Amino acid sequence: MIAPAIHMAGSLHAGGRCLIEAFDLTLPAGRWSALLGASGVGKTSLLRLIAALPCAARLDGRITAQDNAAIAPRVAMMAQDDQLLPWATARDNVTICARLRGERPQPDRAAALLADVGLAGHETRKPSQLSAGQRQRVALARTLYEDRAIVLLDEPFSALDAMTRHTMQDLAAGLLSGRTVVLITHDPAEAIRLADSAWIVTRTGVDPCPLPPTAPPRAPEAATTLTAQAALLQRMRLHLASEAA
Ligand SMILES: Nc1ncnc2c1ncn2[C@@H]1O[C@H](COP(=O)(O)OP(=O)(O)OP(=O)(O)O)[C@@H](O)[C@H]1O
Repeated sequence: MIAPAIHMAGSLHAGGRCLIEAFDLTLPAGRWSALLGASGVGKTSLLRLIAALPCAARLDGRITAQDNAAIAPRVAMMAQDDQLLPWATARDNVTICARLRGERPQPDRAAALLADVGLAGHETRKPSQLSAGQRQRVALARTLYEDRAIVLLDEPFSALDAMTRHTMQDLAAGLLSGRTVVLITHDPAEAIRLADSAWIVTRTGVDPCPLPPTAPPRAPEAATTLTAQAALLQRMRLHLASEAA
C-alpha cells in the first residue's frame, strides 16, 4: 500500500466569500498532519475536497497526490458526525462501506476492530443503544476497517472522555502507522500528541507550527509535549486576535 504525500494549493471560497486567501500545503507521505484553526475557517471543506465529496466550498487551485494517481479511491474519511445507519447494528455499520461496494463483509474483522475500540459485546447494538462516545468509536472502527492509504479524521475523538480519548489516540496511531493521515482537531494537546506536522488554518493561509523532535504518539506528561502545547495554544490565540482585529 502506497501512502502518498498530498499537495493542496490555491484559495478556498464559499457562499460568495473567500475563506482562505492563498495556501500551499504539502501533507507528508505516511505521516500524521494536524489542521487546527477557528470554527468556520474551512478545515472540513479541505478534507471533503481531498476526498472528492460534495462540498459547499470551492477550491480555486488543485489537489494532487505525489504519485499523480487518483486520491479519492484511496481515502477513508471519518466525518465530524458519526454518520451511522440507525437501523444497522454496530457490526453492520463497521462493514457498511464494503457492503455498499458489493464486497463480502468480514464480520470477524469488524468484531475485532470493535473490540479494539473497547466495544466488545456491543456488536449487535443499534446506534440508538449507544452513547455518543460509543457511536464515535463505531465510526472509528468503520474507518479503520476500510484499511486505506489516506485517512481523513475530522475531530475523531471529540465525544470521548479523557481516558478513552488517550487510549483511542494510541490505538489510531498504531493502526494507522505508515498511512497519510489528516487530523482536524480543536485540541492543541491532541495535535501535539499525534502529529508529525501541524498547521493553523487562517483566513490568509496556513501557518506551520513547531512540534517536539520526538516521534508521535508523544507522552502527554513529557515536558517537551507540555511546552509545545502551551506554545501552540498561544499561537492559536494570536491568530484569533489578529482575525478579530
Ligand atoms: N451551504 C453553504 N453555503 C455557504 N457557505 C457555507 C455552506 N456550508 C458551509 N459554509 C461555510 O463554509 C465555511 C467552512 O466550513 P467548514 O465546515 O469547512 O469549516 P470548519 O473550519 O471545518 O469549521 P468547524 O471547526 O466549526 O467544523 C463556513 O464558514 C461555513 O459558513
